[in-house]
Formats: sequence, C-alpha cells, structure tokens
Amino acid sequence: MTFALKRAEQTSAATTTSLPDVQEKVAAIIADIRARGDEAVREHSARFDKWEPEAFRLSRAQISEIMARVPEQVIADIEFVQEQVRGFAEKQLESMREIEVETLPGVHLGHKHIPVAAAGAYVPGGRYPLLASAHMTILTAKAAGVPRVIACTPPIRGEVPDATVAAMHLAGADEIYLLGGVQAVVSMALGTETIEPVDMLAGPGNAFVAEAKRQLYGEIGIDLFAGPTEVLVVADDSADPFVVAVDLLSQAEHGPDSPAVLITTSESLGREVIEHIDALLPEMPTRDNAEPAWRDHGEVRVVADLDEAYRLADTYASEHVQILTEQPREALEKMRNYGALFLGEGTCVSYGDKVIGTNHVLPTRGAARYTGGLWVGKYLKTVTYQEVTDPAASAHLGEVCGRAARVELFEGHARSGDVRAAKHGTADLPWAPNALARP
Ligand SMILES: NC(=O)c1ccc[n+]([C@@H]2O[C@H](COP(=O)([O-])OP(=O)(O)OC[C@H]3O[C@@H](n4cnc5c(N)ncnc54)[C@H](O)[C@@H]3O)[C@@H](O)[C@H]2O)c1
Ligand SMILES: [Zn+2]
Repeated sequence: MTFALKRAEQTSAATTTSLPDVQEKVAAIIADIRARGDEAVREHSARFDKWEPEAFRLSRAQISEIMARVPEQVIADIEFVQEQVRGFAEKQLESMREIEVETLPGVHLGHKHIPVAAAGAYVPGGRYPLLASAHMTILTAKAAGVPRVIACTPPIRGEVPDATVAAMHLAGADEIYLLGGVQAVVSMALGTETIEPVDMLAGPGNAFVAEAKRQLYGEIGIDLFAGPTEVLVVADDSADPFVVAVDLLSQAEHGPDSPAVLITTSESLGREVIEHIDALLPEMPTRDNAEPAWRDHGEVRVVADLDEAYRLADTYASEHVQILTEQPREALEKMRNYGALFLGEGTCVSYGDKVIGTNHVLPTRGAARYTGGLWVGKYLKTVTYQEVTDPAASAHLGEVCGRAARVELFEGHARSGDVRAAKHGTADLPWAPNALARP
C-alpha cells in the first residue's frame, strides 16, 4: 500500500532549465571559450552576470580590503565551521591506508594515494552567497595535500560577496577569481591566457554549472554530479510535523528546481506537514524559490511500514535523506542510496550544509546510486606499484605470463615473460636469434 497525498506537478526534466536545452547552451559556451579564451570569458560574464572588471582575479590588496569589511562574528563563525570540516576531513584521510604486501615470496604489491597537482573549486553564488561551499571544496583539497587550489565564485547582482571571499581566503585558496557559471568552470578546466588550467574540478552549482562539469569530464577530472539540491524525509508518527515542514522548506529554498519529498508511515502526519507548509510558505522571505520548488517538485507519499519507506527512498537516491523516526539508526542498515543521512531530530540538512563538518557537496539526480559526496579521498589518486625481488618468482611469473599472453594472441607480451623465465630460470627462447638470446 502506497499512495500520494501530494504529487510533483513536473518531473525534473521539465523545469525551466530542462536538460536538453541546458546541454546545448553549455556546449556552445564551452566551444566559444575554447576558441577565443579570455575574450569569450569576458563576454559571457558580461552577458550572464553583468560583470566585467579589469581583472577577474582578486589581488592580495583587494582580498585584504574585503577581509577588513567582514564582521568579526562572521569571521569567527567561518573559522569554527572550517575547524569542523578540516577535523573530519583529516580523520577521513587517516582512514585511507597506504599498503604494501608480499602476495607471493618476493612479489611486492602496493598502493599509495597521490593528491592531484592542481584543483579548481567552484563556489556557487548566483542566488545566495554559498560561502560554506568554500570550506567544502577548497579546505578539503588542502587537507588532501593538493599544492595548487584555485577558486571561482560569481558576483551577486554586481556586488562582491565579501563573506564568500573571506571563506575562500581562510580555506587556503591560492588564487581567487570573481567569475561564475559555465565561464568559470571552463576557464579553470581548460585554462585561458590568464588562468593556468587545473587537473580536476570540484564544487556544486546550478544546472548550467553541473552540466559544464559533466561535459568537461574526461578532459579533466571532476568530483561528481552535484546539481540542484534535493531533500527526502522519512518520518513515522513519532516525528514532529512542524519540524518536518520546516526542514522540507529549508531545502526547497535553494531554487525552483529543488525537489522536497516526504515518505511517511503516518497519513495524519503527512496531512499536517502539508498544512504547515501551506501556512509557512506565503510568509517565507525566500518563497520565490521555495514556492515553485514545493509546487512543482514537492511530494508526500504514504507507505505501509518503514521497510517500504526505505525501499521507496532508495529509488529516489536523494542527495539528502533525513530520518525522523523512533529508531533513526536503523536506516544505516536498511538504506543504500543517498548522498548523506541525517539521523534523528537533533540534526538536519542545514547543519550538514552550514556547520557540522561533513561535506555538503553531494550527488544529485540519482548519482547517489553510484557515488558518495565530495571528500578528501576524491582529491587523491589511488595508484599501484609492484616489484619482484626474487628471481625464481620472476621466472615463474614469466612462464605463466608467456602462456596467458599467447592465449590472448599477444606474442609481444608473451616474450616479455619468456625473457624473464629464461634469464632467471631455465626456459629458452625459441623465437630469439641465438646470438642475442643470452647476453
Ligand atoms: N549538490 C550539492 O552538493 C549542492 C550544494 C549546494 C548548492 N547546490 C546547488 O547549487 C546551486 C547554486 O545555484 P545558483 O544559480 O545560485 O549559483 P551558481 O553559482 O551555481 O550559478 C550562477 C551562475 O549561473 C550562470 N547562469 C545563470 N543563468 C544562466 C543561463 N541562462 N545560461 C548560462 N549560464 C547562466 C551565471 O553565469 C551565474 O554566474 C543551486 O541549484 C543549489 O541547489 C548543490
Ligand atoms: Zn541546503
């Protein structure tokens, strides 16, 4: 038994930023910047953000002036949050062990983690100065040991977002650019006359930003597909319907394309949540985003029991999943697909977004089926190495390699094995001219 108390009016593919349309627009901007570099960057910045400064990169003097304008409490709060993010990232880094093992006598195999040399961080800011994204992208890259971390954020309605720049600077950005959208992503990825390209890009953004990263993937690395925010709440009859309503709206305000879904075992809770939302929305200062988001992408679904709730929730693979039930930790065992889990009423998605220390750059549009969110490990390449120190082991592997490669019809590969089998063992080389076979 499952039924909807409220359905989404539109599917996400049918929003104002419908996907095929976004794909085409983004491809055109990428091609233009590829062909014309800085001149094209400047034109797109003027067109989309009415922003054409002398230089997009902030100088040291400009950064100092901006830092001086940011209120002390804001700086103190940025520092507190950055400590939380850094602390958790460092613990996660510790969990990534480098290994070297002897798999056969004299055969040594290992893996190690090497940070990328240069990373680009996109810090969104079209609608809101999302300074918390600076901690998530820049600081985490630095915690991973990335030597060069550059960062872009757009101006907001022609203004410098002071607090965002402060967060970028305090997070340790080596270069800060006031540049937004596709033009920022492409500049960092491909480089221009004034920006050195990076090896990988990270950070959330709107549909255009996420699509630009997707199209550039391959040429450079990306963290993941982190587009418009989503929230899904699983609630039983122990949940407070007012808290559920407030939490759903907290994420609907990200933008008109942000889905907010409630799955509940209690029909009466579902009805109360809808009433609270209807009462809260008209007075919400950010209703321009939250109202269409809830109307077009808001859902309330009633299910028979919690097992069904978890199963249904898994099919959404939502970016954020909040569990407001009597036994919230149960979801750790029962759920598979989510970007981040928020267990119990003591925390909420907004804590994850802004203060608590887990990373808020998370998979959207179903990407949680195959990846988790941004974390320190995403900036590291796990690479392998090998060494064989025992001649007998090398000879044995050479014999197996010769046979294995010939099954695949790779004569050249087989010979690399043969040579070692001959040199370190007793095999001969029927394919080699005698004079050269054994130096
Ligand atoms: N998945 C995550 O982890 C996560 C986390 C935080 C925020 N977000 C999402 O980040 C997004 C932030 O979006 P935003 O718009 O406020 O800021 P943004 O910085 O992502 O995008 C602003 C830029 O979009 C470009 N743009 C605007 N309209 C355009 C058009 N028609 N064509 C081409 N480019 C255009 C402009 O250049 C502008 O600088 C939200 O959707 C939010 O939900 C996601
Ligand atoms: Zn949020």
